[in-house]
Amino acid sequence: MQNTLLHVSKIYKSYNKSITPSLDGVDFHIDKGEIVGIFGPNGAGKTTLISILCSILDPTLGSVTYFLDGEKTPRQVRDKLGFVPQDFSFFPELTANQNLEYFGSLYNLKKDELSTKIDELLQKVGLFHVKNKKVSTFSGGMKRRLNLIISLLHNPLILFLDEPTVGVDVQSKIAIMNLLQELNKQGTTIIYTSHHLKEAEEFCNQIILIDHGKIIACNTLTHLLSKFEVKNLEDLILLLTGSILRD
Ligand SMILES: Nc1ncnc2c1ncn2[C@@H]1O[C@H](COP(=O)(O)OP(=O)(O)OP(=O)(O)O)[C@@H](O)[C@H]1O
Repeated sequence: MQNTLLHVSKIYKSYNKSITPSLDGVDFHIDKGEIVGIFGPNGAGKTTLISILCSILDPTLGSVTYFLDGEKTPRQVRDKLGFVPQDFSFFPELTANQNLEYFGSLYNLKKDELSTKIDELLQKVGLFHVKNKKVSTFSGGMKRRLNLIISLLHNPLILFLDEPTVGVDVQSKIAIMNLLQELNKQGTTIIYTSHHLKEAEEFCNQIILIDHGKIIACNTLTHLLSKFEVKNLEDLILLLTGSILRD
């Protein structure tokens, strides 16, 4: 329990009084410092789960408890959480620097401190030379990298990412994954979703597999591959969720 970061207890979530719940009795815990991958077919409930963990949504039933200076709700630890959404969350008509200054101001960071942090993050993801360009002129990979660093301005202890490398070239992907590895080495717990299973195999310590709103596997990849006698994450997901399309 000492190393437990968060505990999820019997979470149910229904949107708009829908009869079929999007999350259906989800239970698990995450330890501090882990890199956790949440996987499953389209519509399985990954985004809904992440949104509840970082207090964007409330569950219909059940609870999430963070063990950070006592037992806390997601809302109480909000300033320690970072969320990188799947959809871009910046203003395209502003420059990268203006976007970062705006989002940084929401965290009440001091002006000097914020300006240093902005430059440091822009350097890390190779965007410093375009900091004064409008984001609408950026390539898809540049937009993804900006989308990521917007969530890092307040040095979150726990970082949630919803498909952080979707639609980017290999260069941007490497830049993003290297930064995430560096943050994890410095102690940031990372919880992410991705459909890039090769990338995830190398990146994650823990796997949570979800389908129809239920957890169907939760352990290390090594343990799950051995238990289900499959050779990789893709085969594991196919074995446990089947090959029927989810449209
Ligand atoms: N705002 C919403 N209103 C109503 N239903 C929703 C809403 N958001 C999600 N759902 C439904 O909840 C279920 C889970 O959706 P969710 O987006 O969490 O899945 P996901 O695993 O993240 O899917 P994907 O891989 O396509 O991003 C789906 O049936 C979806 O249609």
